[in-house]
Amino acid sequence: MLCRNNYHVVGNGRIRSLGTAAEAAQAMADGSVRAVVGAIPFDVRERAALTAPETLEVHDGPWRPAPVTGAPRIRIDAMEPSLEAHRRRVADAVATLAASAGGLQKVVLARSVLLRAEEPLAAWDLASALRSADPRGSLFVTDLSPAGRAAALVGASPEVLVRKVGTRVSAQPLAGSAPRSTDAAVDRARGRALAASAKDLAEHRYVVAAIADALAPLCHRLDVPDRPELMTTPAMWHLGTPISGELRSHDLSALDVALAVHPTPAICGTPTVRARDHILATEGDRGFYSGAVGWARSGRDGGDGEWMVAIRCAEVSDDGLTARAWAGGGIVADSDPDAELVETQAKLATVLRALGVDPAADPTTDLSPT
Ligand SMILES: C=C(O[C@H]1C=CC=C(C(=O)O)[C@@H]1O)C(=O)O
Repeated sequence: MLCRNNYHVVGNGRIRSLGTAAEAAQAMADGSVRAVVGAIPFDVRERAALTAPETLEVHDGPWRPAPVTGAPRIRIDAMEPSLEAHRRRVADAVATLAASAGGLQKVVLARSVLLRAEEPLAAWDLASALRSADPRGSLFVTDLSPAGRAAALVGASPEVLVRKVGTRVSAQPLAGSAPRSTDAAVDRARGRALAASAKDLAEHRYVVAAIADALAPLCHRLDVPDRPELMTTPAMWHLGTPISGELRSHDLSALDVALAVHPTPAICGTPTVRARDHILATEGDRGFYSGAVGWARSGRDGGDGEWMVAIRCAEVSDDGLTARAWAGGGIVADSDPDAELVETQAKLATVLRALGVDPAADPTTDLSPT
């Protein structure tokens, strides 16, 4: 299920699973499947959790679940890596970037928290809690069993990787962040500081440039504003740039376009392959965090669809007893490792608060922004 503030899409049943994102795109191009739903991993060479659904229902308006009652008690079991290890990884990346060694200009490093529930947590209940926390936000819930994982991915991502309606394509890349504050004056000041931050504007430009470069050959018109807008979620301020264009071809699906831009420097880095290799060497396999979740019809059926970047999300095990949530941040040569830790803590709050976990109830230290 993918829910935006004006519509939601539900894929039901499974005609077949598609092994990788490339196989899914090929199956739609050759007409053997008419639509796909599910998740693309961060590393597209890995198994995807994509299926050809029996039915694809597109509903007007957002998903409106019944409020959850009796949510299980959940606690943070482990941080992977530890806060100190993440800080070291960021500091090492800053040193590499500052020396321009290997040509790396930006890399997005992430950490995760392992959560344990006293009673089983239902993935759909987490989605419902995320909905209550931010009734206008986007949401996704997707089964990861097609990739061999006994789990579902649930998230409230604010970032649109690509949306395609007819030949019109759009994206809303985000990069550059500041935690929200409960104090209105402090909150506004943080937004203003973010909009003026040379470091965050530079971090953002890498993403916009990469998406514009990937979309330009596919489009006969592409509008790329030359400065980002400020946008908010309940937990974060972000810099975002609304990009839109008109595709040359009628045959592309939203999955083709998603694969042309993924992984963007919002979740990987610049240049892409060097940043991806740095992430894999530092963090190991990220699975579906920082992949994409969405749906697409085949080009023959118009190719419409939409893919959200899989951030602000958690993988909930099928037994409901464990979940893993992630948060990352873009690192450039003048990033501050302490500020990066605070940023990941603030990003994790989206999922942790929905689960009733106090993000400040961190077993090692209190990084909570005020
Ligand atoms: C990688 C994440 O956020 C991305 C989206 C918005 C802002 C970001 C940043 O400022 O680094 C990241 O690019 C995450 O939430 O895990």
